[in-house]
Amino acid sequence: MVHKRGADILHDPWFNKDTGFPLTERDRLGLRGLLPPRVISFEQQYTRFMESYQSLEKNTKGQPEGVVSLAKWRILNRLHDRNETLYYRVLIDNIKDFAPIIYTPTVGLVCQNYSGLFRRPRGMYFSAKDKGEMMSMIYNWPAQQVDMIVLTDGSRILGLGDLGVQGIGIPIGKLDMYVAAAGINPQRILPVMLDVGTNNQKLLEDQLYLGVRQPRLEGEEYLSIVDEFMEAVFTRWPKAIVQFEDFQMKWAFETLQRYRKRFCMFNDDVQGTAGVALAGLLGAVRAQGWQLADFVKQKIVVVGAGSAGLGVLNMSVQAAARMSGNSETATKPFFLLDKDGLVTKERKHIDPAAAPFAKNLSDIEGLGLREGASLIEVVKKVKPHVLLGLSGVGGIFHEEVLKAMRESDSPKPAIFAMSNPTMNAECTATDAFKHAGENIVFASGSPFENVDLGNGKVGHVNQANNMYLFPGIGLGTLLSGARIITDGMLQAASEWYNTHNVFDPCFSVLFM
Ligand SMILES: NC(=O)c1ccc[n+]([C@@H]2O[C@H](COP(=O)([O-])OP(=O)(O)OC[C@H]3O[C@@H](n4cnc5c(N)ncnc54)[C@H](O)[C@@H]3O)[C@@H](O)[C@H]2O)c1
Ligand SMILES: O=C(O)C[C@H](O)C(=O)O
Ligand SMILES: [Mg+2]
Repeated sequence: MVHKRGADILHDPWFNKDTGFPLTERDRLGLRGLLPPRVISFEQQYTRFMESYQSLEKNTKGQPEGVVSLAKWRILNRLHDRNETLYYRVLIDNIKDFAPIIYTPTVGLVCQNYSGLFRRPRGMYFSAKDKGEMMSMIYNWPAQQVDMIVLTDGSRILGLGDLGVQGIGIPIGKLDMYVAAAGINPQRILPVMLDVGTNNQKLLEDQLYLGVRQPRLEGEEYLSIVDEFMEAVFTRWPKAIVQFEDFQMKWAFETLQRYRKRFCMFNDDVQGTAGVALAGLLGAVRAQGWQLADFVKQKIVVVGAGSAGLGVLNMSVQAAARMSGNSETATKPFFLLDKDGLVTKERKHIDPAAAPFAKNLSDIEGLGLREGASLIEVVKKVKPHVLLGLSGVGGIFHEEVLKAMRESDSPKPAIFAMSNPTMNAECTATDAFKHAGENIVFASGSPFENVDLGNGKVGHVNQANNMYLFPGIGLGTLLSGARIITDGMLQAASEWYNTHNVFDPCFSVLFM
């Protein structure tokens, strides 16, 4: 039921059909005279949009990649702001081409340039200045029902760091994937920015910055803002699901523990990433010609001990414990590195979340390894079956590291460069195949083209991005009416992916 009339409808992207309103509707809704007389069918509108998109592609050929991607994002964003029905139709039909524009990697560039790109607000903004007001503010949202919320505080946007209020692009992109991949009703999604300040000096000094210009709230002050937001959301929409996204590690873990048994929520970077990575790890076991149970025999080096890396380790160790029936030895195959190198029990001031994965010196001395050993030392000595990067550091899998993977104990070593966006990937697909050899199983967080290996051979690139999991988690939770989201649900999703061939090159098409 549309309660609006006339120009209000034309300015509402939920209901606007532009020139597509038939004459009967134009009369009923008070639109007669507000549109050119000719009625254009939905199919014609669709063709017109795609033609303008294609001519933009033609006209920007040869220009720098960032310029072209932003131009594509702008044309899609304008349609999103004008006519959501048409926007989601073109998005769904062209998801392979448009996902890298409305989602990773272009969304990262959009967040970095948000002040300049801003035309219309999308979603809701709760700031440090709204304390005590959130319960009434939540009723300002025009939709009666909201099913899916993606929430960020902008403190760790992809591998780009603290982008403050500009991080709103991430919830918007994630929710577009919910609509396109899981069929969630676009009128029931809500992107949210929790603006508690920023520690990004450049933004604080930027006159055009649109967020609260103060350092980030910390401690109890911070938590009281998130608490108030969660109470407000679940008071108005008790059946909603809240996805936490791109929170810096300390708050990612703390909020997950704080809310996971009280509210229907999950942290995508910790849990969604873990589900996708585990599916990939299990897929790699099979790609190497082994049985699934051989997963526990693999040596896996994880580079990055943040919310994502530790999430992956937690879920992988749980899976290994289940498969081997032995939780004592389940951490043995995993080697964890952070910015200070190999993490061992000798580490001073170890993060409690990383502590379970710290190596005993007695277990690694035989390999000639020590506390803080470098990545190249670890790869050379461990000869891992899998090298998995979630460090946010572009190029850290450099030539020497990749060449060392040729000596892996596996004839088909797996290299997962999962950091985003493209510039932050641990290596490119081309470098991986060039230096580590043609037999590798390669996956990356941001999309890369398949690699031409010559002689008609192709190095296949798989995408290991949590976008393959979170839409299904949200939809499954919604349909089942689950009250909370458990690790078991994430594990089941990841095992489903494994049995449905994550490493099939057509996988992404099949999924969509
Ligand atoms: N592909 C996906 O689906 C996916 C999902 C989540 C996160 N990510 C990406 O993973 C990256 C990390 O995310 P996060 O939330 O864990 O961040 P984080 O800031 O919590 O953790 C980063 C970790 O990397 C470590 N690190 C930094 N420099 C290093 C170096 N030189 N060598 C080894 N380790 C180093 C840090 O010590 C820290 O432990 C980001 O780029 C993010 O975009 C990808
Ligand atoms: O946003 C993405 O593309 C994946 C992931 O959530 C990330 O933070 O990098
Ligand atoms: Mg994320």
